Amino acid sequence: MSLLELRDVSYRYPESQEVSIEHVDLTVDAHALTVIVGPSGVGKSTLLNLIAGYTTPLNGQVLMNQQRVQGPSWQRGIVFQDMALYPWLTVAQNICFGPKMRGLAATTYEPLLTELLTETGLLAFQDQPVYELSGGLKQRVALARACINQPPLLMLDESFSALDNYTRNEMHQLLLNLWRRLENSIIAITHDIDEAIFLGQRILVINGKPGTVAAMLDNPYFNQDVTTGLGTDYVAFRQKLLGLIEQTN
Ligand SMILES: Nc1ncnc2c1ncn2[C@@H]1O[C@H](COP(=O)(O)OP(=O)(O)OP(=O)(O)O)[C@@H](O)[C@H]1O
Repeated sequence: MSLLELRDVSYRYPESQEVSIEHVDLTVDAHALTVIVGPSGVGKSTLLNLIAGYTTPLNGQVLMNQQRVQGPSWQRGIVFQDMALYPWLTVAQNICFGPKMRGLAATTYEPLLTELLTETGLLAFQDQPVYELSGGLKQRVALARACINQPPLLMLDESFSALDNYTRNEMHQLLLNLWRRLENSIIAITHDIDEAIFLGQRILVINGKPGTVAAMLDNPYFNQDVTTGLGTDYVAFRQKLLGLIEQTN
């Protein structure tokens, strides 16, 4: 059974004359990793906002577990590029903010907090205010903060794009570890084609004006180390993906 389903979804911003996305169909299974790619301005973030429930489709339906999405919920967490952390709060306070606001007893989330602090390498920083941390460590806090809610669907909007290559690779591994540990589904937007090929079991290409689904590719190179050289088939797959992103329609 699918976790998330978008049926013929269109959206236009209230203050805009133009439709931003139209006729978008998408199905996401439980424990699946989907990456969204596409040129700037085709509506990738708009799509995540619709799935998150921050906005409502102009036409079509967004369904989670067969229920229509009607507003934001902890079940659909988003990690943004700018992270939106609380700089003066400590690492642990930032991570626990969501469950605390939901009125959950500390005993229900503290075991996971310890696990997440360990998994993300943040244990030694847990009492430090977030403003003192590097960009890479802040991104770890943002990821742990989203994961402590154990959302069945976790979304990342260009979350790693500001990081250097080394830190980004570390975040890829961390994300995959958390995905396996929490057994949730992830949808990640990226502009980086190599990140898309490493992280996406399936890669959704959005293109056009208004943006719509140009392709959904099964990715045979998911979670594979490309530095070992994956041969001509890999190069052809990468070229095909680049072509789909660059095409204008
Ligand atoms: N608040 C808004 N009001 C009006 N139009 C908007 C608003 N936000 C986005 N848009 C428009 O909707 C379209 C899709 O924007 P969106 O940010 O979803 O694209 P994107 O693919 O995520 O772009 P990028 O890769 O640059 O982040 C664009 O044409 C954009 O100008």
